[in-house]
Amino acid sequence: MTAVVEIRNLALGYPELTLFKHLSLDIQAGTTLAVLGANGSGKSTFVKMLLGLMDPLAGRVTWPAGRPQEVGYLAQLTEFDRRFPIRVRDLAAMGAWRGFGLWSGLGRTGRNRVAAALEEAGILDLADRSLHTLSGGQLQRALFARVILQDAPLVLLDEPFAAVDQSTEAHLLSIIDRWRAEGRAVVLVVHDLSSVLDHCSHAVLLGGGMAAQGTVDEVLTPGRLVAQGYMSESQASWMFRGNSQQREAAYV
Ligand SMILES: Nc1ncnc2c1ncn2[C@@H]1O[C@H](COP(=O)(O)OP(=O)(O)OP(=O)(O)O)[C@@H](O)[C@H]1O
Repeated sequence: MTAVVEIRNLALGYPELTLFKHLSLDIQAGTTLAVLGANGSGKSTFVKMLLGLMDPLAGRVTWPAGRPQEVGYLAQLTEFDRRFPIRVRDLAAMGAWRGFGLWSGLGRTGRNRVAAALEEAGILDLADRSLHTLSGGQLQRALFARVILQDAPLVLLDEPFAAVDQSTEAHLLSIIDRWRAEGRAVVLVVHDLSSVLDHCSHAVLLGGGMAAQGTVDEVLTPGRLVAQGYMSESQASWMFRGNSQQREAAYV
């Protein structure tokens, strides 16, 4: 497998606050990495570091094939100002500006690509609606269409399912599965374990000053989830009751 990003002995945090130390990890093409942890454990900070918006406190982050021109990024919905006066199709098209130029207009090919992305996201019928008229789930689909058009080798999604219902989540997960199948690396900040187990191959668990990483089965064990403050012992024993296989726990 090809590493898109190599992380070695990473420490991350702020001048007064070290969130975790000693994280070494390859983010591989064709994998989906779940980033989990309690509130405030550093998940968004980790994503911001990958976006190049902040430097590590220590350690090394390298891009073996060079830093891509475009990194796909979906911010937390709470960070998005939907009063921005723009239509759904224009928001999506912003994902493709590198391919078409900022001021040159999309042309027929570009318009077709935008329509295809909106269709894949299930909101082609909303293309001419203003953002402020959308529901939370519809807005998230529009933001996914923008990421589809970014066509990037690395896609970072910060809590994409926070405000969406089950059927929208399933739809968005099918897009994530396609990205992985196409050989992109997907980093997915999530809170809900059940969305992780069937769709992510690897995980990073942040919390307690630590960052555990490995395959989903290696990382998401009851012992680790409790030790790193993700859940209490009673929650873990309820969730993992009757077996030690976290895969079964996903369906509890
Ligand atoms: N610019 C900043 N300066 C100082 N501390 C910060 C800054 N940004 C975030 N923090 C702190 O760093 C910690 C990690 O924040 P971060 O947003 O990465 O957590 P998170 O795991 O994404 O949390 P949540 O699940 O609540 O979204 C928090 O304690 C937060 O208050």
